[in-house]
Amino acid sequence: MLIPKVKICGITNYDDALAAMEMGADLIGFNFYPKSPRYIRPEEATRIVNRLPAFIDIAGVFVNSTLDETREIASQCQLDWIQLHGDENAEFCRWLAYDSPKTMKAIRVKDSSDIQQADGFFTDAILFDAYDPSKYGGTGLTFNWNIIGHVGKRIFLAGGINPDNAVAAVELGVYGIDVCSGVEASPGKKDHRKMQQLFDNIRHLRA
Ligand SMILES: O=C(O)c1ccccc1NCC(=O)[C@H](O)[C@H](O)COP(=O)(O)O
Repeated sequence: MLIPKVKICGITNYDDALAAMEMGADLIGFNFYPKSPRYIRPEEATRIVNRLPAFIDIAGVFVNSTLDETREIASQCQLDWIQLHGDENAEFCRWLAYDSPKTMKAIRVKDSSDIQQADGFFTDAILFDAYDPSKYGGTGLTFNWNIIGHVGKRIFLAGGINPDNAVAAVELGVYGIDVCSGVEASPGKKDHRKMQQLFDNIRHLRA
């Protein structure tokens, strides 16, 4: 089994970023969607990135931003990954993939027909998240992971992953897991004990 990557999303401050990295995160995510309770200004994200050792990938979460805005923030914040978490279509993703860092398209899953959508996106990875009619992400909701089946792409699994269900998530054999509210004290502030617990619980599967 491939060693699964762990992405800790919704980082808003340096302490949480450093803790996530030291505990074993492969990626941290900054949220550039202004309506998110985890929104961070690009200038602040840049300050955090510049203080971090360069051993971690940085992802930026975008919801229906323009191409220009997405590219500008990606460059300013030295993003390794652009995570498109809104209603971006395949063409938009292709334009970005052409001259940008790695791209990841989020698909919010209601049923197995949503899983099949993954084929239509030419991105470096697909992120499957839970569907909520009123929110784009960070909901803490899970979906039925059994419907994922085989997808011939790198898959990040997201949606309600926490220290208790992280082992089951990793055992699905996905490329990575993406965790946000399940390791928070409050929106935008990580609970370091929960985060450590999550990494401890899956350590044997990443050795
Ligand atoms: O976290 C948010 O507030 C958010 C808002 C709008 C779009 C995306 C958002 N988060 C993106 C993520 O990558 C989250 O990690 C993912 O949705 C899983 O969240 P959770 O269920 O809380 O673990």
